[in-house]
Amino acid sequence: MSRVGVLVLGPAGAGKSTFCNEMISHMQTVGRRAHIVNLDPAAEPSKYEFTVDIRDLISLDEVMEELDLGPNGALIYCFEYLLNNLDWFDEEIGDYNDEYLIFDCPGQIELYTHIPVLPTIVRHLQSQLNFSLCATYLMEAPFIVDSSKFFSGSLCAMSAMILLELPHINVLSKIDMIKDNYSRKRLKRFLNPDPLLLVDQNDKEMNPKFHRLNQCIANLVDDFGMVQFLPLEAKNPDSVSTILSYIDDVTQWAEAQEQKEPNDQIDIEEL
Ligand SMILES: Nc1nc2c(ncn2[C@@H]2O[C@H](COP(=O)(O)OP(=O)(O)OP(=O)(O)O)[C@@H](O)[C@H]2O)c(=O)[nH]1
Ligand SMILES: [Mg+2]
Repeated sequence: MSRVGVLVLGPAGAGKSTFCNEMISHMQTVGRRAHIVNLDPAAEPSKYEFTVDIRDLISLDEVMEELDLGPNGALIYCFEYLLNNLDWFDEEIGDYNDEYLIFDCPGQIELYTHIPVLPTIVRHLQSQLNFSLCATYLMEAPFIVDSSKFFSGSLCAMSAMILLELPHINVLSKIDMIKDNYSRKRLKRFLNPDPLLLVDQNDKEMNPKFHRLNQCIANLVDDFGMVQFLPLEAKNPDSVSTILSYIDDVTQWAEAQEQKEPNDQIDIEEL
């Protein structure tokens, strides 16, 4: 049994749900099967129906109303409820052997940067349900053109990477929003930016008191190799296809398919 799971993470509005839908759309076009697992209890209706939906277990609105909680507190309550009902989760996912599951996560990044909710789900998927997982972390392109936002976004991405301990792919979403304003050469510089150069730009805009702190953060981001981004333009199937090929690579999807290839026997006999 080989199951591949892709966690789609990133701040609110980064384009996660759109990316999940475009992945399904692209995979259907090339004859592959995939499903969306919605882990966002506040999700809006999406283009493709959710195969597994946390809202079937618990509703954010009801939690807010009944427990008199705000949206963030209610979200954490929903995830704690999910953790206490993992048998429900296993049953829902259990039917999807040998399939590609795309986990659409909420935009409240404290779920994967501060508290161990998603890490617990990740360990469960790996150890109990035999998933090969990877994380895609989406950051909006207009973010990266502002160096201070680039650093804060990179630190959040790094925090998710450290907490989840998964193969991690950084994605620069909504690239179409900046591509008309920058030459191809300049765009490439954003996709593979040099944090040590960016810190100079930061220094010009910030109080000099922060110079050493900026320098240390730039070194950290540089050392972690966190500075590569794959471009995503949701409506461009080529960009979705390229990201998918990276996901296939880190989750070893193709190898898993070869292992269960039904025609292996025939090939051997033909030799
Ligand atoms: N221009 C542009 N807009 C995009 C792209 N991807 C998503 N959007 C828009 O960005 C907005 C947010 O997209 P979502 O996919 O809902 O973002 P999300 O990360 O799932 O948001 P939350 O679940 O609320 O955290 C929507 O209006 C999308 O249409 C893109 O590649 N280009
Ligand atoms: Mg969403």
